Amino acid sequence: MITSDRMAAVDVNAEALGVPRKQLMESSGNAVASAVSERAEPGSTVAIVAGRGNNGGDAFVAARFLDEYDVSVHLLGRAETIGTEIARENWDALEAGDYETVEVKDSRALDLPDADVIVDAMLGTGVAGALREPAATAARAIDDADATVIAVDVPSGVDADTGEAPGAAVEADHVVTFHDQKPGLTDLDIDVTVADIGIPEAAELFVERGDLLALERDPRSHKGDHGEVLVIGGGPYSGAPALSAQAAFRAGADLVRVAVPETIAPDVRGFSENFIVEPLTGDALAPGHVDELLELAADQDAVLIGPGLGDDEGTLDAVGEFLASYDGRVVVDADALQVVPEVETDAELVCTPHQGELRKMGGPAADDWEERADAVSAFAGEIGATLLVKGAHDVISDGETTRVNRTGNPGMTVGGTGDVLAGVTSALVTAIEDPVQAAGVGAYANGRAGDLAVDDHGYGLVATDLPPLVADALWNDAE
Ligand SMILES: NC(=O)C1=CN([C@@H]2O[C@H](COP(=O)(O)OP(=O)(O)OC[C@H]3O[C@@H](n4cnc5c(N)ncnc54)[C@H](O)[C@@H]3O)[C@@H](O)[C@H]2O)[C@H](O)CC1
Ligand SMILES: [K+]
Repeated sequence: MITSDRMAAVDVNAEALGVPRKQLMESSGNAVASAVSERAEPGSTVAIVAGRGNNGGDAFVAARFLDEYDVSVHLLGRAETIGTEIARENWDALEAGDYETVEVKDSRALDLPDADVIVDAMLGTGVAGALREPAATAARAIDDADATVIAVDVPSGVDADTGEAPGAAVEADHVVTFHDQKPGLTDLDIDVTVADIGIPEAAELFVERGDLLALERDPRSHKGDHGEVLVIGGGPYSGAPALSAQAAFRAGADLVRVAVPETIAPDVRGFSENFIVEPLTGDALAPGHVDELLELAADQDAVLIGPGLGDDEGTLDAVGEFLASYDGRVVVDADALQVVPEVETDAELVCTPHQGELRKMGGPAADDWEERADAVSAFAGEIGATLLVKGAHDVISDGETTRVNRTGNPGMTVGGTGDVLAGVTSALVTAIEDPVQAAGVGAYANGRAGDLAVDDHGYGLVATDLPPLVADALWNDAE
C-alpha cells in the first residue's frame, strides 16, 4: 500500500537511483496494453481518453503496444498543453507513427467511437479536487458508453488515497495501478491489477532527494505555521543546545526557544540573536524545572530534550518526569536517551542515538547495516518510539516503516554533529507528518550538509559549518 505523496517521492528516488521516469512510463504503458489484450480480442476497437499529464502519457505508450487493435487516442486539449516532457515525447511518437490521434478542443467535441474497450487515462495521482471540464463531461461520456472501461493507475476523479470522488468520476471495470496498491482503491469493488513497473526496492528503502518533496510548503502558509520548537538542554555544555537551536532554524523552524540553566544562558544568547532564551534557575536541569518546562512546551509544535544536559541524577529524573507528563512530539538525544526505556509516556518520541547510546538504551548491536535495520526496527517496535540510529548508514524505523540514509562521511565524527542532527530533526517533525519520514529527511540533510562541508573544508569540518549547509541540502540541492 502506498500513498500518492510517497509514490511521488519513490518515483523521484527511482530516478535518483538511475531508473529514468521515461522507462517507468514505458513499463506503465506496457502494463496497460497487457490489460487491454487480456480483455479484448485483436481487431477490437479501443478508444483511449487521455489527459495532459503523465497519466495520459502512460496511455500514449500503451497505444504503441496495441498495433493489432483499432486504436484512437483522444487528448483532452491541444498537444502543446501537454504538461510533461515524457508525456509530450510519447504523444509526438504517436503522431510520427501515424496513429489515429484527436485533439479534443472542448468537452462537446469529444466524439468517442462505438468502442469495445475505453482506456481512462485522463487523470491519476495528479488529480486535485473535483473533476473540471472537459474531464467531467468526458467521464460521463465514458460511463454512458457500452464498453469495458480500463482505468490507468486510478479511475479519473477518484482520490488515490481516500477513494473519494468529490465530483464526477469514471466508473471503471478494471484498474491497472502501478508499483503498489493505492489506499483509495481497496474500498472500490473494482478488479485492480498492481503492475510492477521496475521501481527498485532501494527507491523505497534509501532516503534520496525524492523524500524532500515532503517539505513542499503550502504557499498560503504564514508565520508560526512552520514549527515552533523548544530546545531543553545545557548545563555542563552551552554549545550543544545552541547548535541544536541554530540547526532547527536552518531546517525551517519559525521560532526556537532554548531552555537552559541560567549559568549558561548568556553564552547561548551570545551564540545567536535569533533564539528566545528561557533561563532555568541553577546550573543544571532539575525536577523543580519540570512544571515550568511543561508550560513552555504546551504551545510548541515539537520539543528537543537532551543536548548538553549532562547526566547527573537530578537531571535524568527531570527528563523522566518531563517525558512522563508531555504528550506532544519530542526528539530525545544525548544523555536524555538513557531514560527512554524506563519511562511511560503519551509523547511521540523520536530518539536519535548513535550506536553506543543505542546499546546503553538496551538496544541491539549490529555492524552490518542490513542486520542493524532489522534489529533497530524490532527495538523501535518494542519501545514504541521512532529511532534514528546514526552510523555510516543511518537507520530510521518506528517498527513498521524502515528507511536507510547513506549521505554523510567520516569527517562527521567531529563533536557537535549529533546536536545539529537533533536540532534539524526537531524542526522537521513539525513540518512532515510521519516521524519516520521526518527523521529520514533529517538524517539525509545532515549528511548532505556534511558532504557539502567536506567539499569546503575537507576533514577539518566543524559542527558549526553544518547548519547553513543543512538549509542548502533541504532547499538548494536539486540535481
Ligand atoms: N509515480 C510513478 O511511479 C509513475 C506515475 N506515472 C503516471 O503518472 C500519473 C501522475 O501524473 P501527473 O502528471 O502527476 O498527474 P496526472 O496525469 O494524474 O494529472 C495531472 C493533469 O490533470 C490535471 N488536473 C488535475 N486536477 C484536475 C481536476 N480536478 N480536473 C481536471 N483536470 C485536473 C492537471 O492540470 C494535469 O494536466 C500517475 O497516475 C501514473 O499514471 C508514470 O507515468 C509511471 C510511473
Ligand atoms: K485514470
